[in-house]
Amino acid sequence: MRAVHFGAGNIGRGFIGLLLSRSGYEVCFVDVNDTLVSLLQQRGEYTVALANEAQEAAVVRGVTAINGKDLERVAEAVANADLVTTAVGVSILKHIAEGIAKGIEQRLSRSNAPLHIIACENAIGGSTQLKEHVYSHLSGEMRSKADQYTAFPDAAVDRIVPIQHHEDPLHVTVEPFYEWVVDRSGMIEGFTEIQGVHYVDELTPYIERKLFTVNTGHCCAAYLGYLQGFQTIQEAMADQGITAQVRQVLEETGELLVKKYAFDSQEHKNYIHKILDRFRNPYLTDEVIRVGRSPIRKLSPNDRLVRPALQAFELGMTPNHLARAMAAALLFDHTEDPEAVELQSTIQAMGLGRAVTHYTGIPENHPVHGLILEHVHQLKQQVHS
Ligand SMILES: NC(=O)C1=CN([C@@H]2O[C@H](COP(=O)(O)OP(=O)(O)OC[C@H]3O[C@@H](n4cnc5c(N)ncnc54)[C@H](O)[C@@H]3O)[C@@H](O)[C@H]2O)C=CC1
Ligand SMILES: O=P(O)(O)OC[C@H]1O[C@](O)(CO)[C@@H](O)[C@@H]1O
Repeated sequence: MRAVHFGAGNIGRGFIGLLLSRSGYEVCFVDVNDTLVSLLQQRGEYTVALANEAQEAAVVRGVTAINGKDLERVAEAVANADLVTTAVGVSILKHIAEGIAKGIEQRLSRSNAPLHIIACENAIGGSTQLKEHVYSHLSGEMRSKADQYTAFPDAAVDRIVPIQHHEDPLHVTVEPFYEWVVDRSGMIEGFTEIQGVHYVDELTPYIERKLFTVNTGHCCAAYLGYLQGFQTIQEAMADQGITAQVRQVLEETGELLVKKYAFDSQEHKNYIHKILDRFRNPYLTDEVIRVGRSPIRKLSPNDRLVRPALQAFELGMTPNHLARAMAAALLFDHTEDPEAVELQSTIQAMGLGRAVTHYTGIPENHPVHGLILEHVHQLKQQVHS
């Protein structure tokens, strides 16, 4: 079986490529990083180590790579694949769409074999978003045919893989835990299941539980940690004040999730507990600037902060701790993060209130908007005191 995976980065090599290879796929990575591409081509394998006491390592064999700029080769690989996956970042999906569309055209001109395309990004409806980008490159006739023979099931992926600092650029250290959930209802019959993937009929509870817990809690630790001058999540989580605030934000999203999905409250508490332990994993060094990266995306209406805050508000709750986390995100001014730079210059140009509405979609007269502003002022005072 052949899989084409877009993005040979941390999640691509350390999670998706590893699981696909274990399931018997020959994995062809597509990336625009020349070093990664040529090393994968030369060696045909790489190593993955687990961040635990034993540091167990696995060799992922039978892999190759294509440069993403070579559209013809990308299209050919997609045309001959049994599965396409991505882990490039949700904002990059539009850039890989043309190669996938060309591959679908080639494939459909000679075969009706089904193709599943799964975006493994931190986003709600990642594969659905990719489908829209891909379809924008297809004719009406091709779209109808693609509707029959290609599927874009949405997915939720969870495994913490920090930025890597090894002598070998292909080696990757990952946390032992992983969860990959795929929406079975969006799939075509006859698909060979990937080992280690959990297939579900209704993805929304899984993706919201993961996004509103792992990702909300993690970015809260990152933004508060950044404000207090910590370099890593591990340092931030050693601070009792920050851990308490991360726990409070997760109690808030937990109350929402338990209400919305009737989750068992004790089970959800255990889930939160486990996630706080994962953040503290002493065998990982995860930088606050990675976990806080792209604050505009993280402050957008459908992401890990605004979406749970507005849903909680609709259910009669006051999302005070989520508002504080958003305030901390608004103060993330890391100069090497292009979105942080844009965010800060927009706040300067528009003023804080209008910038909050601009990025979060929360109107100025909404009570949550007022809460965010209050927390920005409080956090600024704390930082300067
Ligand atoms: N690192 C983590 O712990 C987790 C990350 N994710 C998600 O996985 C996705 C990837 O994240 P990471 O692996 O951390 O990022 P990364 O930066 O390590 O990997 C992204 C890769 O995509 C490549 N890329 C960029 N533009 C491309 C293009 N046009 N064509 C082909 N490849 C391209 C980059 O060169 C890079 O190798 C993101 O959506 C992230 O939110 C999800 C769960 C965990
Ligand atoms: O990859 P993003 O969306 O920028 O956010 C980083 C998040 O992704 C993860 O890497 C994995 O879910 C978390 O560590 C973190 O919450």
